[in-house]
Amino acid sequence: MTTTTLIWIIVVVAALLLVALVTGVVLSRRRRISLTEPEQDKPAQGYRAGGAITFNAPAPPPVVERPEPDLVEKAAPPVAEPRIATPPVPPPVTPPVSPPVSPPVSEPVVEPVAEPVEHPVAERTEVDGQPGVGDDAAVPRDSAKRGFVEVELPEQASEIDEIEPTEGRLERLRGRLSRSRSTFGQGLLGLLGAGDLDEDSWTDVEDTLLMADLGSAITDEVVAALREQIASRGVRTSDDARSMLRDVLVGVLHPEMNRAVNALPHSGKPAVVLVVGVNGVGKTTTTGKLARVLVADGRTVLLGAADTFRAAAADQLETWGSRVGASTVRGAEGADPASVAFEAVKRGVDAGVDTVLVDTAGRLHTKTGLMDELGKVKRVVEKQAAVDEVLLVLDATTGQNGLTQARVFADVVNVTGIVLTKLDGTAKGGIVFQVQRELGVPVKLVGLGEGADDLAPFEPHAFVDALLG
Ligand SMILES: Nc1nc2c(ncn2[C@@H]2O[C@H](COP(=O)(O)OP(=O)(O)OP(=O)(O)O)[C@@H](O)[C@H]2O)c(=O)[nH]1
Repeated sequence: MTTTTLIWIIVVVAALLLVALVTGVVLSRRRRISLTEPEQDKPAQGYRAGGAITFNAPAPPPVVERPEPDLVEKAAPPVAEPRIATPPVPPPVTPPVSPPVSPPVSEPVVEPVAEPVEHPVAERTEVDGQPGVGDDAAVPRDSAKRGFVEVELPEQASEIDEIEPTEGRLERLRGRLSRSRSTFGQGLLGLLGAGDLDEDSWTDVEDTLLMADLGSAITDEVVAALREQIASRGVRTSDDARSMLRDVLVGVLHPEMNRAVNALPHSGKPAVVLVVGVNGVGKTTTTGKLARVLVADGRTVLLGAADTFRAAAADQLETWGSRVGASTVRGAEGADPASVAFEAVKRGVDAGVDTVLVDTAGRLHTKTGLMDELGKVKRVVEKQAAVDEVLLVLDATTGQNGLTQARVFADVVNVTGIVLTKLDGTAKGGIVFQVQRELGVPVKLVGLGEGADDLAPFEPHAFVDALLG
């Protein structure tokens, strides 16, 4: 080999090494996105929504079997129906439904559900009024058919509450999301704004989303969308990254879904809303809060206390009702929940009220018999009027367990909306994303506290803004 050949070989090898080095640097740069701090941070954003819960009356008069609502297709802006928007609304002082409720109901009202069931006390497995392990469907609780009792309602005039204006309610409640905000706001934005985003940073972003209870599928989706957008749009500042994160999270929440609560009368009959969920999630509280919102809008409301497991639950509901001047129909403790619901709707129809809200018993979703009973409540009510809304109440603090409940309830009744309660008490506000994905049904309302007016409409943009802080 001549010296010239050797020199050429060295030159070629050196050139190849140089090309490889340059390529490596370029690739590495592409994977790392440098984020620089903006000159000054934007002021923290919170719930900036209009803040009103919208109500809706279903368009066609549904007969007994209602079509499956395709919520995504109903993406158009909610049908324009009165919003609860007018500030300080004096609660209606007129006794809303007392005249129709007052006729004595001594006659049995349970014909539609009254197949007699043998259920001697000795065969009952429960001993304390609560279902016990293993007593599923074998011994239905609703065997004993008792009549309805007339309940003396307290003097209304002195009991009627001032109801907080619903307008701007979200704004007032935004601080309640502080625990979730610290996960999202400090965690996620801290990561995105920290500088270079390498593979380790993306892993941290994933972990943060998982910790906030977004679940793995949605986390993957969010991270993939963020990576793609950041790469393609050449984002360089943490402010840009933040706005992309906002857009991606809002997109995953499907802001186009119709979140109006179907609680307005139609076809000459009241709207019927069933409130379902397992024990202790906040059904009664939510029913009471919703009644207040409706009453504040000048609607007449009748409450059905179909939670006959616990006498205290009916008392609790009645108290909520009496505070806003809404009457309550209740049965004796242990009465058939379906017959109480039937009676409530019947009286609501007779009285011409706008809305009948039926609070059902806490269903242990693993109890087949109890779930069957819930299906029966709905079927029986539908002999009187269409059920317009089935609100499934889920406790946000229970995380994945809430998802399991959601699946089981969706099998038994056609859930049309989700109420996520206790979002004020959890750092895992991300459960909203999963629950909605799981059921394909919109989260319509959120509970942000124990106060009477701590119920807010769920609005994706405002919610994400509040989470990001
Ligand atoms: N912090 C907080 N507490 C809530 C919220 N909603 C309900 N609660 C509380 O949760 C507890 C249970 O609420 P209930 O309305 O009795 O629940 P339930 O589902 O009707 O319970 P059962 O009648 O046993 O089936 C009560 O102490 C409520 O005040 C909320 O949004 N935030």
